[in-house]
Amino acid sequence: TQSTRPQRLLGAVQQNATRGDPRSVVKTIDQFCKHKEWAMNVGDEKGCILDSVVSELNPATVLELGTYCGYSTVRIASLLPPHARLITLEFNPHFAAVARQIIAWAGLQDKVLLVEGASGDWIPKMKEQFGVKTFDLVFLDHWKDRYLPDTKLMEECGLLRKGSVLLADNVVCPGTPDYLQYVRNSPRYNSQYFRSHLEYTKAEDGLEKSVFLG
Ligand SMILES: O=C(NCCCCc1cc2cnccc2s1)c1cc(-c2ccc(F)cc2)cc(O)c1O
Ligand SMILES: [Mg+2]
Repeated sequence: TQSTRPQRLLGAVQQNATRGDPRSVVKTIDQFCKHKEWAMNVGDEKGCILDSVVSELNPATVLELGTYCGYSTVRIASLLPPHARLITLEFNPHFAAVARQIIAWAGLQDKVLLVEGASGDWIPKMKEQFGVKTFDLVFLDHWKDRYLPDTKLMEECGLLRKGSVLLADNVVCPGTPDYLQYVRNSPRYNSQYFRSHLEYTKAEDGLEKSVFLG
């Protein structure tokens, strides 16, 4: 059977990246996507902004919505302190299977819990299923029309505390207009736009960092 793009990306990692070395996994994926096939990883330019937000925050509990092949999962998890945990949700079982192998190749499987399913189903179950109190950081990178409803759902489920940070990918391309309008106009958030480019292209895109004020 024909291989899929995620499978070809996994093959590149297994052939070129060093086991247990997250930086080499990240570099291999970026090389693959620049020179072989585009893929919807956050990429290196926005990835550096992601890295700086994670490093500054030093979060203990992180939620990622949208794993895909695990590129941003590896970037985030490689920066977490020893006992910190990252829960990442992926809807597509095939993407999840590839991501598990890429996260394991990077040696980060002990810091990462990959959960398969839809955000709207799992967010209300986070506390009871995984013993989560609140998230210090949420990276939104899933269906663009789910950023706003899922943010409201996290508020309602008491998963955000004063100082929790939401970092949203693709707020320009493909775009999340209703989410942007909400976080930029709500008195409950301090929001900041980090201008960048769509991964591996010259098109404009950016990350929106929004601090929940409680
Ligand atoms: O769709 C994108 N990402 C979402 C995949 C959604 C799957 C999931 C839904 C879901 C629901 N619940 C839990 C987990 C999950 S995972 C995406 C698309 C582009 C793009 C594509 C074409 C283009 F021309 C220009 C940009 C760039 C990006 O950086 C992206 O992130
Ligand atoms: Mg994205």
